[in-house]
Amino acid sequence: MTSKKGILLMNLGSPDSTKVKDLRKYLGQFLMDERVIDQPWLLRALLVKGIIVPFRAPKSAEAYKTIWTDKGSPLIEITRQLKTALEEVIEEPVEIAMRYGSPGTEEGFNSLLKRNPSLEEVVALPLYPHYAMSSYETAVEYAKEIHKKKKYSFKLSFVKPFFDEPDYLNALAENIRPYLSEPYDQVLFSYHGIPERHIRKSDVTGCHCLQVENCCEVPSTAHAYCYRHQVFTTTKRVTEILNIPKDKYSISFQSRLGKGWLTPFTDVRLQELPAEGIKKLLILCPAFVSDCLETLEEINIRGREEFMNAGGELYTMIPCLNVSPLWVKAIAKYVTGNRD
Ligand SMILES: C=CC1=C(C)c2cc3[nH]c(cc4nc(cc5[nH]c(cc1n2)c(C)c5CCC(=O)O)C(CCC(=O)O)=C4C)c(C)c3C=C
Ligand SMILES: [Fe+2]
Ligand SMILES: [Fe+2]
Repeated sequence: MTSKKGILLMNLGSPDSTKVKDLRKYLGQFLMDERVIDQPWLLRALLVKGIIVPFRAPKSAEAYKTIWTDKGSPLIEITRQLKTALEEVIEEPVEIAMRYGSPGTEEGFNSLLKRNPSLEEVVALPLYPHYAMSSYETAVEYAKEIHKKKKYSFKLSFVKPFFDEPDYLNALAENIRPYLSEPYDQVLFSYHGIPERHIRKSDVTGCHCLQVENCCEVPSTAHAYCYRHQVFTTTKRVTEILNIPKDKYSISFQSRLGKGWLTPFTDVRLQELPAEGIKKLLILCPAFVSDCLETLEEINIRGREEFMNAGGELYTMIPCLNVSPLWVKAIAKYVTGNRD
């Protein structure tokens, strides 16, 4: 019997190719999102179309060229592989949708409808472990907007950020474990940065995040939407599972674009660590579940150069979860609601 339910795996998206014109289109769509650059429309348009895109597109095109494969963008190809792996363990049809670029959100819904015109329910999984207005929130709100605009009759629901879910944490821990058997001085958890302003904006109490001392450690309802609290929690839980002592790991934030972003910055820390005696480094990027430009180029190529040029001796990047069997099993639980 055909399932009345469909699963949509949502990810960020990539440019269609490494041509500068495709980078302009992709960056334009991405950065004009009011949840990514949260400035009034006119200022945002001036900034994005007048300054950021013209300068960034050629540089980003060069960066994408270093990671592009014969199947295109690693992020999209890994999301496709995840769909295939998930379909092997669940009965429901699975499709993918990107927030920017293609296949888009509407295309994702239509692909599910094509496979089953009497579809009654779609469960969407934004592939972000942590809540941020520029990642999880924009994916969810945009999908709701399309659902309403197209008057789809199926019910739409979303899997919540899974930063503290045991199956996700366990999959992440097991992905890291083999790397701990070789000598290392420190494990660096490098998370995608966001502006501190976004943390304050997402604070539902209006008076907790980055206002109370040690805000992320002090219990608050704000934590349900606090990216900083959630990345701290993921790190704490995973290091507990793996028995990594406090002096053997640290956190930093990568990929900043502008001023006032979460600190410490990954690129700065990579240049400082060797002088602090950290010469053998393990680095991972748990804000991403699929390897992408920000892991393969920024961390594995540029980050490596920064660390080694500063006197580092060994730099090992731990890949994202990608299609690891424990991760596929965890997703299967989240989208079907079957918990054991
Ligand atoms: C204001 C700018 C940005 C915010 C805020 C931001 C948050 C954010 N992004 C991701 C995940 C990814 N970002 C990726 C690339 C990327 N991110 C930005 C800017 C912001 N991101 C830019 C301009 C780019 C494009 C590349 C570049 O020019 O450097 C990617 C990789 C996409 C790929 O094709 O591989 C991912 C994934 C999260 C999770 C997040 C908030 C937590
Ligand atoms: Fe980003
Ligand atoms: Fe917080």
